[in-house]
Amino acid sequence: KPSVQESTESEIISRFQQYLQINTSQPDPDYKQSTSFLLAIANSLSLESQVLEFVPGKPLVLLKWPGTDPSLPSILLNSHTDVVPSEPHKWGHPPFQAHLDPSTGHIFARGSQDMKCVGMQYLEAIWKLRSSGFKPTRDVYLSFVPDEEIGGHDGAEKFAESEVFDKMNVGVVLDEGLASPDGFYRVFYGERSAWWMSIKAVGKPGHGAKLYDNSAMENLFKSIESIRRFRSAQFDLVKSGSRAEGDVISVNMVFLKAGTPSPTGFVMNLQPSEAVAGFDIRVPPTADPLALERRIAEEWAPSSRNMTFEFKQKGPLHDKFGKPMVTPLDDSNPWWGLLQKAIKNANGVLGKPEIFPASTDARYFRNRGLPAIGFSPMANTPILLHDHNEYLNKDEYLKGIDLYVSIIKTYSSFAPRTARDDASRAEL
Ligand SMILES: CSCC[C@H](NC=O)C(=O)O
Ligand SMILES: [Zn+2]
Ligand SMILES: [Zn+2]
Repeated sequence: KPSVQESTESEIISRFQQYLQINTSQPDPDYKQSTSFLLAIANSLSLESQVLEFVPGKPLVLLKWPGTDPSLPSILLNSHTDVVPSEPHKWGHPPFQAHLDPSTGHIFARGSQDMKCVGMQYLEAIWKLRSSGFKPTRDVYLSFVPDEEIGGHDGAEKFAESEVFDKMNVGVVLDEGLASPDGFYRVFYGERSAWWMSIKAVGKPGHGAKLYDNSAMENLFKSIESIRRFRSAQFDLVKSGSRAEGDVISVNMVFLKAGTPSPTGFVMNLQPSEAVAGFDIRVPPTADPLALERRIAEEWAPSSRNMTFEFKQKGPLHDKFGKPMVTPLDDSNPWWGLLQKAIKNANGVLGKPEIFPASTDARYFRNRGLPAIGFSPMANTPILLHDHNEYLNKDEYLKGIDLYVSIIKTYSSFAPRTARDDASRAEL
C-alpha cells in the first residue's frame, strides 16, 4: 500500500476550494464531477469506495476505512454534496469561485458552511490520521449523499433503509450542525420536523366594490391573522430567552396565491372565489402533534369557514419504535461523553446541546433508533447557510479538521472490553 504523505496548509485549502468550485446546486447538481472528485481523494487515501445509486443520476459515495476489529459497530460520518441555489449577481464574489480573501482569510462560496466544509474536513482529518500512522479499531464510514436540500428522499432516506446500510452495522452517526457567532461550538441532538401546509379558502365571487361576508379573501385572512398571533406568541418565547429556537413551533407564510389574472396583471374589481396560502411549519420532537393538528383543523383552516388544508410534507416526530426522535445525551449514550472528551482534548468548547431548527438527513438515521449528533465545527462565524456571501474563514476550517482528528481518533478507538462494560456504562 502506498503511504499517505502529510499535506501542506495550502494543499488542504486548495482541496476545499476545488470541492466548493463544483456546482452542485439544486435543482441540477453536477453530481458527476463531485463523485469523481471524491473518488480521487478516496483513492489517494486508499479508502475502500463504492458509488450507490438508489435513484439513477443521484450517486451516493460511500467510503470505508476498515478498522482492526470489524465486529464492533462502525462510525458513520455523513455529509451532503448538494447545495442550495444562489443569486450570483447579489454576491460579492461568484458563489462557485471559492474566492479566498487575502486580508481576512474568508473563503466565499455556496456550500462553504452548508456543508462541503464538513465533508472535506472528515477527509482531511483522515488524511492527517493516516499520514501519522494511526489505525482505527472500528470501521469508519463516510457517506457523501445527494439531495439533502430537497428532502433527502433519493439519498439518505433510501440509504438508511437499505441492505448495504444494515450490513455496515452503524453504531453512531455524525451529521451537520450550524455555525455559531460566539466561541462555543453548537451541537444538536434532534431536529424539528417540517410540516409544509397550504390552506385554501373558497367563497362567493363578487364585485370589488361590495362589502359582504365569507369572501374567499376574507376567510383566508381570518386564518392568516390567527396563524400570525400564534407565530408571535412562539417568537416571543424565543425573544425573551425562555425557549431556544429549536424548542418552539415556528410558522412562516411562504406563498400567497389568489386573484383573477388579466393580461395587464390582475382583475381589480373582482373579489376572487379562491385563495390559497402556504406555510412552512417546524415542530419540535417534544411537541404534541395532536394538539397542533386540532389547532389547524379548528382555528387555522376550519371547515365552518369553508377552509381546507393540505400537507405537502408532514415529518414524523417519533421514530419507527414510537419514541421521540432525539438522541439521548446522557450516560446511556457513550458517544456523547466521547464527543465532549474529544472536543475538549482539541481545545474546543461546546455550547449547550440544541434541537436543530430546520431539517437534516440525521432524521433518517435517528428514525432507525441510531444515535446521531449534528456538529459542524464553525465557531466565531456568522450563520450564513442559504444566505448571500456564505463564507467560512480558512483558520476556522483548519481548526475544524483538528477537531475531527480528535473525534475520529476517540470514536474509532472506543472499544469496551466486553458487552458487560457497555451495559454497566448504560446503568450509570
Ligand atoms: C423537510 S426536507 C427539507 C430539508 C431542508 N434542509 C436544509 O435546509 C430544510 O428545509 O430544512
Ligand atoms: Zn445542510
Ligand atoms: Zn441547507
